[in-house]
Amino acid sequence: MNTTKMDRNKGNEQQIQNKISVNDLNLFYGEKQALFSISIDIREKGVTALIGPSGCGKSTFLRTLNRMNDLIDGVKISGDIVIDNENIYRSNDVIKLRTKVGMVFQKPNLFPMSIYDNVAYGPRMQGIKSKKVLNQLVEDSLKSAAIWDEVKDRLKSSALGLSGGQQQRVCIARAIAMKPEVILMDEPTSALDPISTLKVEELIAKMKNDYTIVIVTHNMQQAARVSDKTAFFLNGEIIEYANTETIFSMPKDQRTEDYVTGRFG
Ligand SMILES: Nc1ncnc2c1ncn2[C@@H]1O[C@H](COP(=O)(O)OP(=O)(O)OP(=O)(O)O)[C@@H](O)[C@H]1O
Repeated sequence: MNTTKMDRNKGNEQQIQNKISVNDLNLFYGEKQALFSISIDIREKGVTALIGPSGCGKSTFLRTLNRMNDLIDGVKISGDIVIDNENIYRSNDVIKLRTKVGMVFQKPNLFPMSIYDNVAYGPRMQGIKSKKVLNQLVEDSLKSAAIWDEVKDRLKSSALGLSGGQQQRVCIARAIAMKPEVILMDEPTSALDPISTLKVEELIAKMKNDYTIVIVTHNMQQAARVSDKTAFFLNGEIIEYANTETIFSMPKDQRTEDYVTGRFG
């Protein structure tokens, strides 16, 4: 079949669509403003890294994307966050949002139950009862999280008996089992040893073909290794947002350069 240059360009544009569009987002914890007029488009499928010194608002911003800040008293938010054409702060269906936008935290936070029950927990809460369906979902999710081979013979054992790195991959499997489209990761490897970190990074590289991933990391090498785009935060603002390669090799703003070269933070 003949494809014209225009068709191909159109195809390319369609391949890198935006999944999330944030406009003029401000967030206050009581009187204290933590995010200042954040505007950013996050691409569909691929990895976007959020970097910046401690306290600059990375986690706060990440949590706005599935309305986790709603759980904190005194938080006020203005501005728009649109995911797939839906303004998430104008819809009341937070459960649907958190199904679509899953989250993996800094420390593995598995429940004190078996590996199987941890992964099946969310789907069961959604009403899935069939053992056959659950078995398949648990297996598929653990395979997608690159942990199946290590746990397939001990699915009924306590998840808390796994190593930290294994637990974090089960947390990722638990998120995947909900069939999310976006996965937020808040420093997912900061509590892990270097080998487990590498495994999780390899997993992120594999997952980015299927999911829109937004990751907060303090580790510059990790941001450079795993992400396609990087946003540099400072004092609650985005100072620079570009292709990761550009941020690390030719940043436009002096403050970005100072940060990525380790001169501050
Ligand atoms: N629940 C809260 N109540 C009040 N202030 C908060 C709360 N959570 C965060 N903050 C403040 O908001 C600002 C941004 O914090 P946030 O945790 O988003 O930064 P961060 O860049 O993720 O930091 P770190 O890299 O250390 O995790 C900080 O000044 C912090 O003290």
